[in-house]
Amino acid sequence: MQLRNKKLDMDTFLSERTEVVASWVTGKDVDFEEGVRYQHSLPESKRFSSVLAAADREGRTLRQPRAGVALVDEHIKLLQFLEDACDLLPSTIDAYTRLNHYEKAAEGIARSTAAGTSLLNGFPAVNHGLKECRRVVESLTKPVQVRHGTPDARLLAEITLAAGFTAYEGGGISYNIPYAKKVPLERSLRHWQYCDRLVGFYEERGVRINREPFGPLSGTLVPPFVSHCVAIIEGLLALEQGCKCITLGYGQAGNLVQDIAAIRSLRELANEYFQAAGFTDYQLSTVFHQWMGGFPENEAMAFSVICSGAAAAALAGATKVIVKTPHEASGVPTKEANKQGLEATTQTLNMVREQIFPMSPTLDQEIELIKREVRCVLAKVFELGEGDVAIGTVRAVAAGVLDVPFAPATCNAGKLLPVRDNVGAVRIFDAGRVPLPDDVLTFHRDRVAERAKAEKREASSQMVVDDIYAISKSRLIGRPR
Ligand SMILES: CC[C@H]1O[C@@H](n2cnc3c(N)ncnc32)[C@H](O)[C@@H]1O
Repeated sequence: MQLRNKKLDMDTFLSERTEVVASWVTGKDVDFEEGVRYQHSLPESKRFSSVLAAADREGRTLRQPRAGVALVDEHIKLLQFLEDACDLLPSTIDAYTRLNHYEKAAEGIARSTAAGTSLLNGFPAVNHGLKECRRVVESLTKPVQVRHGTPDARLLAEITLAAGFTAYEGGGISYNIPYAKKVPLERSLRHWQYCDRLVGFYEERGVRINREPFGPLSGTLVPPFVSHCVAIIEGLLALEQGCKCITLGYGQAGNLVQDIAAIRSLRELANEYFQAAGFTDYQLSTVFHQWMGGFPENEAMAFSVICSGAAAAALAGATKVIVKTPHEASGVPTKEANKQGLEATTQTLNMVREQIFPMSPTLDQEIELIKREVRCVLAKVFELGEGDVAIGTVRAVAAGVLDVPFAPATCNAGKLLPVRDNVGAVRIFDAGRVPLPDDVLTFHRDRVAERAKAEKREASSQMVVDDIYAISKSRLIGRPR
């Protein structure tokens, strides 16, 4: 079927659903009507959309960790251990499930059971199936979201939404380009239309499921306009399929003014594009991801990175902050380390929440720059798609118009090269084939030249490499030693 940004009709969806639920043995337990009834039975306190709406009304920044382990009882214990220290809960899905390798996930469950500890890097929800996923939801007092990185997340959605998870992360671009190597973009976009249509069917039955495109993308020096374009496109695609509760995200870059400008411009741009596309009755929120790049091994320094992200999230007015842990440099955190990341974040949020970050010409300039960049790129996306943003996205990625730095996907041009300027803001070192106006490119070039002058070296790819490692080496800007 040719990809188009058009709401899937019932027949198309249902004929595809037969194949989806048959793709693993646990799919047969999913009954949509029963899932709707169960979702309706949940208290508002366990519904992501309600908790997000209240936070936005009150101007609060909610705390959410990532967390997932192989076995259901351990996963429940982990989330119960974390839930008093956060506002929203995850279930981070393991890498095998993300690749639809359910046989390997089954082996991982067996090995974990034998070893008495998790040997998977997340929760294999598809293998555990509806009843066990529901047992997770029943064992908790806070709303639970599925967090993963799955280009084909259809069966995962069927099972977890029927089980009572009330939020679903990802999208056809954001869970392909940064996560997969050879998955055709057209295919993942189409698979995510299915996921969004399923959320739309729940919505039509009065069950509001939150949809959160994966904001940070490669998590490595991604310029705000790049991740904003992807977030807005995935928001538009989700709205088209009937989703109403959208959270758009952005990964901390490190320069405070730029990060605050990023979150504020994201909300304004999303409203601009959603309303221009004719959508008005949606619920929009934002999520700020604490630094997604390399972390210091030193745990005290890791806490500093975590708290810098918490401060930026609160000052930016993000609805939610995704919290890192002091074990980030080593791998899957212990539950204690995960909780410490949350507690450090709480302390910073509590100290910052009553403070207002003042508007300034610099902040205003950053907001306007991001808006101009997003509008230029999205105009090209719509032009390439002859008005269809799904088709336009496929063509724009192929043309290098949409280009995510340091992403593994072979369909991604990878020509855009970012680098920090002399105050640590992420700028463009090489625009590749991204169509930005000359004055914007000059602005970036001048900012990078300021740094080159200060460091008495030419702007180069070495600067980029230095920036990639800088924060893990306890700096923001990768200055020469
Ligand atoms: C998006 C990638 C990030 O998700 C986090 N992550 C992935 N799997 C888990 C996990 N199983 N538990 C806690 N955090 C996790 C980790 O911080 C990683 O950098």
